[in-house]
Parts: sequence; structure tokens; C-alpha cells
Amino acid sequence: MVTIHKYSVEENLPHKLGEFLLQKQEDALNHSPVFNVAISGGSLINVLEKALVADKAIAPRIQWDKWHIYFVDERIVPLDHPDSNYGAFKAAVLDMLPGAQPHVYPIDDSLVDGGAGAYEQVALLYEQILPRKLDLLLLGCGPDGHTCSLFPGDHHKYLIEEKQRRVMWCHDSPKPPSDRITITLPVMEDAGAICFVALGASKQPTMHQIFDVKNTEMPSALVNELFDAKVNWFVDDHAFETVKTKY
Ligand SMILES: O=C(O)[C@H](O)[C@@H](O)[C@H](O)[C@H](O)COP(=O)(O)O
Repeated sequence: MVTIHKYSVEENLPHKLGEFLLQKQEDALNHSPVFNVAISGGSLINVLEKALVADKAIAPRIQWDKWHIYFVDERIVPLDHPDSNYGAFKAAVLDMLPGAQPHVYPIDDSLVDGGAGAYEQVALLYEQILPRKLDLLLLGCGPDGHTCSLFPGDHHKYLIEEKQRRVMWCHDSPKPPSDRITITLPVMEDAGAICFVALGASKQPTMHQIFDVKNTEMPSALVNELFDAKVNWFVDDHAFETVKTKY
């Protein structure tokens, strides 16, 4: 069974997420000199800023110099482009850190104008820098149930069905920009823990499909089904308001 962490606005979800991340940091550093984390883009990045930078009880306890941060998906654009997940994370978190910086692993953006062959190459290069085992994957969930850049539907089945490649090039993404890289299910299988963050009333129909209907056509629901014991969801009561199933 997946673990649900549901909070109201007053209960300060970013702070609770910060405590969860501190625990994961400690667990990792108990057996390794580094904490390997991969993050997604979207609204998660603002929650991370609130949890790890703005929260004065959490911020001083983050050992940034031990964090190695990868991206579960990235848009194939220059790193300083407004659509870059790295760029968004840099602006919201990295540029705000007063002291030590984490080790961050962006895509090689020298290939971004190269078309199909080059985009495949961006994915292959990222596969080479991604560690075999990530301690934690921090994921978002889109309205169509996508996570990372694993989108539902026949056109993108090649991504969810991939069993060998750990990083794939996603073309024709329904959410712009069109070209991205994404981790695949084998990376999730090897990860120590998976944590989704889904906030706001606009996520209600998606949460219903995932948690009541258990519609595994949605990649996020499939992740729940495949890896339930290590999957956590941080949700607010708005997002989860219409979910009937008890967790
Ligand atoms: O780069 C991306 O597009 C993201 O990694 C993507 O997977 C995101 O996490 C979801 O679309 C949810 O985004 P929101 O939280 O902004 O709805």
C-alpha cells in the first residue's frame, strides 16, 4: 500500500515534506557519503523552495554539499531557457542558498538545436551520468496522470514499456515543450524511495482516477501499483477532497 501524507494549508505541507526529506537525507548518509536525489519540474520546484530554503527550521539542517541532484525529466532546451527544469530549480533554490551548493547534474544543452539524432544523444548522455541507484525520486503528477515525461496513451507507450534504457527521449510531448528526456520504470524500480507531490483542487479528478478507480493507464497510477511499498504521496486536502478510498 502506498503511504499518503495529507495536510491542510494550516498544517504546512512544505514543512512536513522538509521533515521527510531530512529523514531521507539521514537514512542515505548513514550508509553513503552522498544523498542521490532526482527531481521533476512543474510546481514541485516551488514546494521545494518553501520546504528547503524558506523554512528556517529545515534549511540549516540540509547538508547541501552531500546532495547530488539529478532530473527525472528535462525539457530539451538551453539551460537558461524559461522552460528548463534546471533553470527553474536554479532560480528558485540554487540561487537562494547562502552557503554550500549541492552537486547538480543538468543535461548537456550543447545539443538542443540538433533534432532527432541529437535528442537521442541527450538522453544517452544523461543515462551515463545517472547513478544506478537513486535514494529518492521526487515526482509531480500532471492532470492526465503523467509523471516524469511518461505520458499516457498509445503514442507514448514506448516510454512506459521501456525495460532496458534508463533514460529515453520523449518526442511530441502533449505538455510543451515537445522534446524532453525522461527516466523510465527501471530507474524507479532501482530507486530507494519515490515521493509524489500533488497540490490544489485542480488535481481532484486526477486523484480520483489514481486512488479510487486505480486507472493504471495513467503512469502515476501504474507507479503506485508497481512500487507501492516505497511510494509516498504528499497531497493537500484540496487535491484529495473527492477521493473516497481510505488510506
Ligand atoms: O517537466 C515537467 O513537465 C514535469 O517534470 C512534469 O512531470 C510535472 O511534474 C507534472 O506535469 C506536474 O506538474 P505540476 O505540478 O506543475 O502540475
